[in-house]
Amino acid sequence: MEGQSCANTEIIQQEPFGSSPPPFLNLLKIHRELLVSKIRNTQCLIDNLIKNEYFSTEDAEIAAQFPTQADKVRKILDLVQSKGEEVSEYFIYILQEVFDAYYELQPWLDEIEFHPSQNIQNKPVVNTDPVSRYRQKLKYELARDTKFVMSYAQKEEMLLEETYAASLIELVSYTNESLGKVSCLEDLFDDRIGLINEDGETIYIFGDAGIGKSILLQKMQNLWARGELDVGAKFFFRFRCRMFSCFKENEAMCLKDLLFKYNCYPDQDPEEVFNHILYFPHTALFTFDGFDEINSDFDLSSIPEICSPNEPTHPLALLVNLLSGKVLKGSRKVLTARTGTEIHQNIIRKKVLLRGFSTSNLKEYTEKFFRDEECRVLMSNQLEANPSLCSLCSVPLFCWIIFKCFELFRSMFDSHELPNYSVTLTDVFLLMTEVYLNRTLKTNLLKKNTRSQVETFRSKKETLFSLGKIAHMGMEKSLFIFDQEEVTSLNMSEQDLHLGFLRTVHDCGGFGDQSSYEFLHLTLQSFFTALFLVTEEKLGTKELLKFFAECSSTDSAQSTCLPISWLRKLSIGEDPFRNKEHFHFTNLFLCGLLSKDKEKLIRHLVSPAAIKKKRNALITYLLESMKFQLQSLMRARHKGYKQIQVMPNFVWMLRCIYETQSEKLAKLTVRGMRANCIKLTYCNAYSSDCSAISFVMQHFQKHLGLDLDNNNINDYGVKQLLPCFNKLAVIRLSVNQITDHGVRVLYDELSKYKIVTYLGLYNNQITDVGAKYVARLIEECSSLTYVKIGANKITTEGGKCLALAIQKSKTMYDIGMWGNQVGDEGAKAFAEALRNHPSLTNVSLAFNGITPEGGKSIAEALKHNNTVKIFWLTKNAIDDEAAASFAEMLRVNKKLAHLWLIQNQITAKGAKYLSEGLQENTTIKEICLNGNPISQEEAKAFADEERIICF
Ligand SMILES: Nc1ncnc2c1ncn2[C@@H]1O[C@H](COP(=O)(O)OP(=O)(O)OP(=O)(O)O)[C@@H](O)[C@H]1O
Repeated sequence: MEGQSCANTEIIQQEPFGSSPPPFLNLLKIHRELLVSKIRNTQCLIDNLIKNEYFSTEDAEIAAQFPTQADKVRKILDLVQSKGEEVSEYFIYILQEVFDAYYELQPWLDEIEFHPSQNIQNKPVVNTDPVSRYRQKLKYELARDTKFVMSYAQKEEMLLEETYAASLIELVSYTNESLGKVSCLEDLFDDRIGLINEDGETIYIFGDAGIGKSILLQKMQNLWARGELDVGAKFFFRFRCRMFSCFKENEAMCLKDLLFKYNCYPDQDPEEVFNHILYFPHTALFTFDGFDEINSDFDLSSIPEICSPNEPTHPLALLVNLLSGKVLKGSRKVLTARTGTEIHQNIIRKKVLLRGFSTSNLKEYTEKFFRDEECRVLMSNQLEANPSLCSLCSVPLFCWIIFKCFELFRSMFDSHELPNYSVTLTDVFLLMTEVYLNRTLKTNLLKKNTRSQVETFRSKKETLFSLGKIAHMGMEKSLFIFDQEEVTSLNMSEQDLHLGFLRTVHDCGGFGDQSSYEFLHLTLQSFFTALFLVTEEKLGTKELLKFFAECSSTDSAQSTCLPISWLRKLSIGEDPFRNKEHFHFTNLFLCGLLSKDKEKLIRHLVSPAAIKKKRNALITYLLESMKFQLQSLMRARHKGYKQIQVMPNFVWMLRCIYETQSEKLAKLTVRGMRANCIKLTYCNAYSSDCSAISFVMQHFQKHLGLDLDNNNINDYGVKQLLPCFNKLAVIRLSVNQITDHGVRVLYDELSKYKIVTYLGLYNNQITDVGAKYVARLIEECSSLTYVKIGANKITTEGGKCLALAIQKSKTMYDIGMWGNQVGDEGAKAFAEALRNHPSLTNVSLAFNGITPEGGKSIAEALKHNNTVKIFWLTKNAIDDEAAASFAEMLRVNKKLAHLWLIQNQITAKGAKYLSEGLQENTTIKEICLNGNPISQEEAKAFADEERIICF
């Protein structure tokens, strides 16, 4: 029979097309063998042929008699052809419509340019193919299961699509040298990029804890399920590696059970589906998440080199054989593990390193996370202001924790009337620790975790202590990498080592082949050191406060920080590169953990008596230290204020006080200051430091001056100062990245209390919008007499508002506008303000794009002013004509003492006008013309007038 069919084909192929045998029937004849080899499912064909009454049940029975699939196909083809053209056309139509089952024939359908007639298109086609039905089921279930990201605390679910942000993914060599970036997930399967071993079948994705390995796999699964991962995978099986540790040593299963029981089960004919997978292994894609999580006593070397997919064996053996390609060779596997997990080179096809969020990824993630713009801006400012938080946020998990903390604390803040609710860094790290511990605590997978923070910490007390111990040991020696011996000597259990707080380090040299470890982040080591200091029951005061001594001893400028000599370690300071930041952080966390607020948690880790003793020692130390620091500060008297200039180290002290959340300490610090103007200029204060600053400063009883010029506090910092605005009479915030948002806060607050006299906002990011708020403040607050708002982005519009406000004010004394762009129109508005002003004394409109036109109006207005003593018009475009107007003004004005016209366009002619004008003026002390186009020679002409300064 078989020979006959082939012969027929040959005969037909020799027939010229022109003799026009019916086209569809002929196509089946011509391509008979192709169809025989590619049609895997006959049932679906038969089902549809019967349904449309093209086949009788007898026809179906005849076809079913044949033992092999190929023979069945041949018989069906014979029957179809015998029934004529329409049935042949419908037969091809089934192949086209049931795409999933006959996907291998799609290129053929394209090639023959098959277009069914309308008649055939009206006939129904039902997909009864078990393989494609299974594929649909897999897709449906995977789409459903990957829709949400389960957060680690598992108290909420987030939509993957709304949460996932791109991160840095890099293809690397065996030795981790970069082979290029991954721009889309298809790149992972594209052999043209990053292939390091053609024989390997596993794509190995690695990265630190929380870097996003699991979520990347989830994204991959989700894309596939939605038909958006174009890598030719027909089946997607996903596994979590930790599951393989759950099997007993004598358990065995075959590959089919592993696939179908731990993913979804085929509703029809599992055998056929499995055979299909065996036959086309390259259509199967596997993901195995967390190879590092496999924990088994199972001896892998005892695994027999099985190759039969039907033979039952231990599931772990199946996994190993799958990964190495001994089972289901040709299938694609993606395996993830934490950095440092050993994977045999032979099995790796590509190595992929996850590096977390770049700055722009972080921005994208921030936008996704915070829908509320105000919240987003606040978080972004906070990040910008706190490098420690920012660096933590490159690890998506930390980022999520911090954002979550921020969201949580902000929602609490909003629900309270009191604006002084604060988040400390200790809060953030405690929450981070809680999240980590919760993740590793064995909980029922189906049960949501509702464990409280106290319960979590209590149940992992020993672990926390071990981690604290190793952190402390390292911190004492400034050691941040621990070798195996050190770890062993501290009785660190394997389990504790792999919790995620520590990570394995490679290529650090010196430790030979053995693993060495480091904390995920140095700040985390500082945190655990502090936790050790707090939880070690028998720790003495000297030990407790040791790192304060470390901080103070080499800091020559701040060596006064530590008054207690027995704490001082004289040997320190030999290493000039020694970084103190981690000691500072340790102290900071020590203050936080010993705060009263944290006692309800900490008393589950150490006795209340020990906490009390330690807290007393710490508070005593902080007080002593503060007193000592305050004694040695520079003091001055300035405009009725008793001023102290603090050093950057003082900011650390304020941060520590803030972490303690001790009102008592804050009050005592204020008392010890014996000053009412605190100068914190150039202290490297960030916005988050403003929380600490206001925590202390709000305890001032009387009006206060606060000079924060030249720091980095931005709008967020301004907001953090809320608790002390009712005390602030002098506020200097120049050079601090403040925008209109910050100015709005200043307006809202300062206009409430109306005590502000001095507002310094020089060199920020203020536009006309902010200028309008300042103008309103000038109008509403008669106390405000000094406004320094130069070097911002204020144009004519803002300038006019400010000028109008000044015009209305009866108290304004000093307005500094250097370096804005108010132009002539703005200058004219200021000129109006000057006329008959009762108090304005100092005015700067320097560097404001003022031409002769604006200059002339100012000169004219000064004729009618009897208050202005100093006028800066430096760096404008004042020429001789305007100079002539100023000369006229000099004949009338009897108050102006200093006129600055440096760097304008005044020539000798203009200078001459001015010198003539001066002849009738005895009050003016100087007219500065430096930087104008006047030569030495020309200057001689008015050398007799000493008040004209040209050089
Ligand atoms: N690309 C990302 N976009 C948004 N969030 C992310 C991203 N990557 C990670 N996250 C957040 O970080 C959390 C931890 O990520 P994930 O579980 O994927 O890390 P992991 O590398 O598998 O960690 P581990 O090694 O600890 O298992 C996620 O639950 C999610 O909140």
